[in-house]
Order: sequence, then structure tokens, then C-alpha cells
Amino acid sequence: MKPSIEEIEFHGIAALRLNGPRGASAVVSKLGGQVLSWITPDGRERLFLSDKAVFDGSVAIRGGIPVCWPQFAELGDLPKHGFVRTRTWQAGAQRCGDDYALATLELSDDEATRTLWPHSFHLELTVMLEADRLDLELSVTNTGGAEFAFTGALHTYLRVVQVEDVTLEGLYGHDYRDAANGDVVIRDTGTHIAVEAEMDRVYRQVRRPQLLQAGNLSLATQSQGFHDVVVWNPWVDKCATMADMPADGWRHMLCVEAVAEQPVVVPAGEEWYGRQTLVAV
Ligand SMILES: O=P(O)(O)OC[C@H]1O[C@@H](O)[C@H](O)[C@@H](O)[C@@H]1O
Repeated sequence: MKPSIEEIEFHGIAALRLNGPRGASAVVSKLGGQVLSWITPDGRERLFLSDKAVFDGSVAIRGGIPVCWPQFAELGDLPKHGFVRTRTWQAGAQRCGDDYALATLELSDDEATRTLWPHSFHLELTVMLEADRLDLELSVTNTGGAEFAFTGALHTYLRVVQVEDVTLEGLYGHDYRDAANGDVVIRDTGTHIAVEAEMDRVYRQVRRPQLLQAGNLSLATQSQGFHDVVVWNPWVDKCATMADMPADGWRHMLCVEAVAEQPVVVPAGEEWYGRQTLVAV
């Protein structure tokens, strides 16, 4: 079947389904401009979506690939992770070829966003699905008359069978801020990371791709424009405090996020791009 794109309802909300080559598919919700599902040709769902996720826009949808913007985490006075996760984006350009399907979602400032953050902007999230690969690009255009600065992330929730059994390679030799342990900055000296407790690490200036290995399944991630990588798992206790996570949710996810932790300055009229690529290998 040739790649195609259709408008669907997913958990009761408007979304686009990208049907890619060899049976690959992805679902992108208009709420949040958020990828919620990515299935590779082997039939496996690669993204975690919480069974208790809320789809009414009152809180961000827990799982998939939320867009955090114009603030990452609590690095400022805005709501945590900014405000675009709970806004409705508009469908933009769509294109399909023999080996890809591509869709763009767009969001601009309005009165409500300007009340929170007094700047004019236009965001485009472009999702390109190929057989074993998913590319996300966030473009930020400053449509106002003065420069602004933002932090942000593509907050990717990877689905894993059992997080205790996975390793993540590619972060050797990088400094990280350990947000789960008093924000101390540590240099990673291990060849890989294993998750054995709550983990909330901001790896800085990451230059290499990361490789998530889980038994005979591997997934590579790489980012451009976003210079930092966050590795996050809430583990048992924090997960238990999260209303939109099942008790065992922590076990089935690992966030490997493409992050801009240092403020990115966009002059008036200019554009910035950041990307994250996920490849099933
Ligand atoms: O619950 P939220 O707002 O989606 O945030 C989830 C997590 O997102 C991660 O990016 C942060 O590093 C964590 O500190 C945070 O807890």
C-alpha cells in the first residue's frame, strides 16, 4: 500500500494517522502537536502512552512525544514544560512519497499565550515517517518585533518491556546535571546507563547518537539543534504520585529527550530548527 495520511479520532481527540511504507504507522494528535503512537513494520509500538493518560486538554497527555515549549521543566516562571502541550495545533502541509509520509502541525501565539508569555511566534512540528525511522523537526519563528529566548524539548517516551533490562549507550564522557539528586553535576564515566532507581539527568552538549538496547531490540536516537539529552524515569515512588500513570507505568517507559536547556535566542523575524530522529535498528 502506498503511504497515506488520514484524519482520525484517537482516544476521542482529533489526530492524523500517517500510514508509512511496509505497514509502519504513526499517530499525531492535534492536541499538543504530539506524536502518540509509532509502530514499526515488525508490528511493535515504540512509544509509551500511559493507560491513564488524560485526553481532555486539562493536563498534558502522558506519553508519546510531547513538545515542551517555550520553557523546559521548571527553568522559569511559566507552567512546567511551557504551555503548548495543552493547546490545539492546526494541520499544515502533508506529503507522501513511495517511502515516506510527512505531516506538519502548526501553532501561533494568541491572546491566551500572550497573557502567559508576551511574544509572537509560529511553531511548526514536522513529522516524517519512513519504514524504520521517525523524524521530528520543531521550527520556531519569531513573528514579533523584538528578540525572545526559549528553552524546550521533544520529550520522547520510549516504550520498553522492562526498564530494568535496558541499557542506553552514547552518553559516555558527558557531564550531566542530576536533577533527581540535588542538581549536582557529574561526568558520566560508564559505557552505558542502566536504570535502577529514579533517574532525571540532563546530559549537556551531547555529540553522539544514543542507542537503547533491550534484548534483541535496539533503537537509536539522535538530535540536532537541541544540544542536551534528558534521560528520565520516575521509578516506583514518584510514579505512584502521578495521577495519570498506572502503578507499573515506570517499568514500561524510558524518556530520552532532545532538550535545549540553555536559552535559545531568536531575533525578530528569524527562525530556529531542532530535530530528533528515532531509528529502529
Ligand atoms: O510531569 P511532567 O510535567 O510531564 O514532567 C515529567 C518529567 O519531565 C522530564 O523532562 C523532567 O526532567 C522531569 O523532572 C519531569 O518530572
